[in-house]
Amino acid sequence: MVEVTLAPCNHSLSGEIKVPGDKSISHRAIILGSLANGVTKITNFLDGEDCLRTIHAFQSMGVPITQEGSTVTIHGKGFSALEEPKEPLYFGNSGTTTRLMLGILSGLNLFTTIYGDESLTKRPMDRVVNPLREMNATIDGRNDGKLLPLSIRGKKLRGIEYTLPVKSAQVKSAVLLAGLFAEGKTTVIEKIGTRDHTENMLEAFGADITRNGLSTTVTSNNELIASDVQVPGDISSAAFFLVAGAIVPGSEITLKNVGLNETRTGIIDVLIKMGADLEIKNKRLVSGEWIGDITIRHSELNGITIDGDIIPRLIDEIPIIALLASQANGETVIKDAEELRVKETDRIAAVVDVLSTLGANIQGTEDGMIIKGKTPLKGGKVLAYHDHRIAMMSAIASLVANDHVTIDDASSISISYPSFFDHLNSLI
Ligand SMILES: O=C(O)C1=C[C@@H](OP(=O)(O)O)[C@@H](O)[C@H](O)C1
Ligand SMILES: C=C(OP(=O)(O)O)C(=O)O
Repeated sequence: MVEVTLAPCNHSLSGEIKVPGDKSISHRAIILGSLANGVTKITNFLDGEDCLRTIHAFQSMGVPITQEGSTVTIHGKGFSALEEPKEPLYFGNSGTTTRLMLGILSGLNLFTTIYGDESLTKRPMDRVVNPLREMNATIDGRNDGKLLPLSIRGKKLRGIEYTLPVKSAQVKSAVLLAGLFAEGKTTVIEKIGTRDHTENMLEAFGADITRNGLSTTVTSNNELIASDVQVPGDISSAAFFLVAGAIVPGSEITLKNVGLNETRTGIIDVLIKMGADLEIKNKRLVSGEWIGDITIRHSELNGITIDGDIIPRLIDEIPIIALLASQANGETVIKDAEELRVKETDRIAAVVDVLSTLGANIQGTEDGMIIKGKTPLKGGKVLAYHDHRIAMMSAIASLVANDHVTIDDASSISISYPSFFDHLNSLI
């Protein structure tokens, strides 16, 4: 437990920040680099706890992976060289590691057991286990495989056509990755587009993949070819400082090299629609992903409705968007975000708890929340529910509170943004 107390900030924020590497892309670079033949060098890798779980999983299967700061080198020998891990694999707090690894472990000729921390142990795994079983996977576990711990006896899979019943890039990715080891074609059809980093990276590593709108097909091939990956800055991390810049009077903040993949930029669309003063410069394509520099300045903001297709494009940013909405004039309604109930914690309940403790006018609904602004925030002690995004949202809220904000435990921040407080202090 690391209790943190933040004093009110009575002045503007200014400066430039290079946010750490994207969590989703860092996981996928380790996964594909470990399955590929040859040397993969990953730069700007996110040195956060979740991504280290993915590294450890492949090291336990005999893949030589070395890390020097944010540079990771993988000496891949192809997936047939992966060894059976001697011990159960621990995935900590990481839903992405768990679900993507389930897809891979199902198709390899290995026996594995996987488990996680208290939060991960409550999160639904049947959303991945069900389609993998349709592909012939042998997975067993608590509650008939709905919950961790799970055991997987990998074997030859068969391709399926699967329409995603949930808006989840993790489920899509698990099925596509399993498709690398399946006979025939594996097709995933989405009703609403979710982040497509797996698809982009499979293309870069030479997989046999075709995309047609919301339908993606993978055909098994025997070899992925190592490919260097330069990881963009994480827009989900940048979001905390984009909101800080938008709500703290007089501020101007520039975030450098931020990932701008369209499946992730819902936060930018929301900021612009609410009236934020935001500028994107130097937009360029790096390792198959768009990146650029974003400058945000404080401005008057207005409430909006956020629902439908945009939700997967900003799903992890909803806690910080709720804070943003509390500082906007009028009503903001967030709908269709029921997925928040099954993240690291129930993020609808957690956001409502933290922001109402600090004096915001916020009400939870089954699939979202309604926030009425603009409300001056007060100090207080908040619970971060061991959830990194709730802890960082609480810290940013302290910037517009009129008294000290104490966060019961901020240790979870190292899951996705270990340098968060250094970056925050550099702007004050
Ligand atoms: O694929 C990924 O890397 C992720 C997908 C999202 O989860 P879901 O697929 O469960 O929506 C997101 O919330 C998570 O932080 C990372
Ligand atoms: C939901 C998240 O991650 P994961 O599902 O990988 O635990 C997140 O980072 O907000």
